[in-house]
Amino acid sequence: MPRALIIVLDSVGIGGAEDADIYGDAGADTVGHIAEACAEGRGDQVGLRQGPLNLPHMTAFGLGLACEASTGRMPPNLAPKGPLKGAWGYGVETSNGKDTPSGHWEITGVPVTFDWGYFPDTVPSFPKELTDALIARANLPGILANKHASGTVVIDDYGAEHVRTGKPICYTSVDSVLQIAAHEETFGLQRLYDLCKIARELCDPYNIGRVIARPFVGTAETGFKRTGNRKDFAVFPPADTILDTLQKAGRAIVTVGKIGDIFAHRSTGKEVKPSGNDACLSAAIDAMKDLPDGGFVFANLVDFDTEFGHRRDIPGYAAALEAFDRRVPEIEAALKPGDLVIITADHGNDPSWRGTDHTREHTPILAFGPGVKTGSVGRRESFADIGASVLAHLKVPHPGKGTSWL
Ligand SMILES: O=P(O)(O)O[C@H]1O[C@H](CO)[C@@H](O)[C@H]1O
Ligand SMILES: [Mn+2]
Ligand SMILES: [Mn+2]
Repeated sequence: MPRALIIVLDSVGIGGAEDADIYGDAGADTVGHIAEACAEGRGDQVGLRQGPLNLPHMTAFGLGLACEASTGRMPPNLAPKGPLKGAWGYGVETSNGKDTPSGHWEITGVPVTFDWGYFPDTVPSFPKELTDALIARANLPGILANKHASGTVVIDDYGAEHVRTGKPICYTSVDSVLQIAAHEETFGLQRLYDLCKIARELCDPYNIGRVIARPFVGTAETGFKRTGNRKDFAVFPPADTILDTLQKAGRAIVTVGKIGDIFAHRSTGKEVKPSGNDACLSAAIDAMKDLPDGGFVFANLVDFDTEFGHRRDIPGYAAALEAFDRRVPEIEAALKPGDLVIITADHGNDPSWRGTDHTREHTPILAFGPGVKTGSVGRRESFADIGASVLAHLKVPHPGKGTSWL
């Protein structure tokens, strides 16, 4: 029986979204702009990487062709140099929002057709009733920040005051999120998670997609640093995803990285959540080695987004792409006849773009595996076609949205 693996390279968009202007992102192109920057030497960093963007395996699956089909421009060094080894295309996001849950839910057949709630870019950003209730219910001395912010800047700015006062740092972004940063040791990790659970309840009436715990460590002297213990408290997808369908069909499911959190742990099978791209990719590869026939592994690699996209770090982002690409042969080595792997993304996060937020973009669709027919799967009018194709491959009837290319 066939098996399937989806790897979401979080935020690895390929530009060209027709509705990008609605999001202030017309022209944003994560992979294209990284490739251009690298070709011009702006991706060089001593001790990290240098030269043109070097992604030989994804290029052989058709990454450059997908970019060209999406934007009309072939990014430097991404044109295939030999015969194609995979199927390629690009996905158009139909969901309202350019955030992680919208992208992932759409991949699994549940595009977001409702409007998320957002907190305004004002100070304070959160409604007084919400923060008053949070302070009262969690017995807090108050909160800090209460504004749109970058998560690394906000702990630099408020970390010392947080440690001194015990007031958690609450911030948001253009996404439907309430994020709470607190020190793992002085505030306590479990206490932060408990606080986020209260915030989750309080955010429900505002239709907020996620409350995110952002623990950090360090001191004012050494600097503050976020840890791998981030945890997202999402709402449930509003309809059955392919995870639900597969679970009802009795198929084995393994979810890696943030996937469990993103689907609010519904039908997420065995959850594995190590920290970092490398460890998550290793976990996904290990899961494929052990996966029974008919099973599905769903992995998210978040560092592209968190460590490099939001930080507008072009060399870091390029190095992370190259590090992933180098390990593609390990994925191939874990496959059995009949396996299907799809590499895709959930939104963009162009590190050359203004601000620090996600960017509305098309996403790459690269499919490979022992029996995969090479060539184009074309422009897919919804990310949902990915989930539909996985169900078709696994021979499970698909009750939801999306059209399989198989
Ligand atoms: O700046 P940091 O804390 O990484 O926050 C980012 O992470 C959130 C979730 O992807 C986004 O909404 C953005 O605010
Ligand atoms: Mn994401
Ligand atoms: Mn993000």
